[in-house]
Amino acid sequence: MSGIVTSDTHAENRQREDICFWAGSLFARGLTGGASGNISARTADGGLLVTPTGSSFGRLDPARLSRLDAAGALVSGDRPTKEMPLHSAFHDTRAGVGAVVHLHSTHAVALSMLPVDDPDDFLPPLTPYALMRLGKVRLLPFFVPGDAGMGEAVRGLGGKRSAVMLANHGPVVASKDIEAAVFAMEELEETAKLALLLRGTGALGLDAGQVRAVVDKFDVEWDG
Ligand SMILES: O=C(O)[C@@H](O)C(=O)COP(=O)(O)O
Ligand SMILES: [Zn+2]
Repeated sequence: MSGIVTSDTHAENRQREDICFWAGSLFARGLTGGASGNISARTADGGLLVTPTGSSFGRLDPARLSRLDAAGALVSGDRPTKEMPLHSAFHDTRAGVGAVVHLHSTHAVALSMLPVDDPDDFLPPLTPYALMRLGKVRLLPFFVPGDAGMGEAVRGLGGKRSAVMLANHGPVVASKDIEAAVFAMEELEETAKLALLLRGTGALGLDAGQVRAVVDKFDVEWDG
């Protein structure tokens, strides 16, 4: 059946373009540098499109993205990111996940190195939009990059969190598609930046009542 262009082919080509567009945008804005970061997106047939290991977000080629089948086997493109266990854990355990983004964004990484009151709620509640996009963000311990333990830690969350922070490494966000995951990631980084800017100033974040009002109104995953 080669040569037949289906709507799935169009959708996949669009996903390839989206991954490269958003990766380039993140790179251009300094949200991840060098060959850091990785992205995966679920395809219509249950497979994945993934950024190749060692590739730079600034120079991705849509045709060279790693294409995995539904069983996780590489069917075309370059070798996928070494963080496949991390990405697969989100895709496998969380309902409605269409894309996962991992970056080395500066402020989030800096915040992960400071003491935190509650590792299950790593980001302080400062603005409503961060709550709406992210819910609670779980701080995970340090793992050596590529360690399958990261995937196991995410699986241990039972699909209850859309975002985690890898200590001394970088944030990871899952959402329904690549654009939504990038928007949530931008909120995570901006909130970490605010937290660092405001540290020690006595600035007021959202109080418990304000957090509850946002959580209830926008159906944020918060309790449990
Ligand atoms: O920090 C790392 O080494 C990885 O988590 C990463 O960001 C880039 O690894 P690849 O996706 O395998 O290039
Ligand atoms: Zn990384």
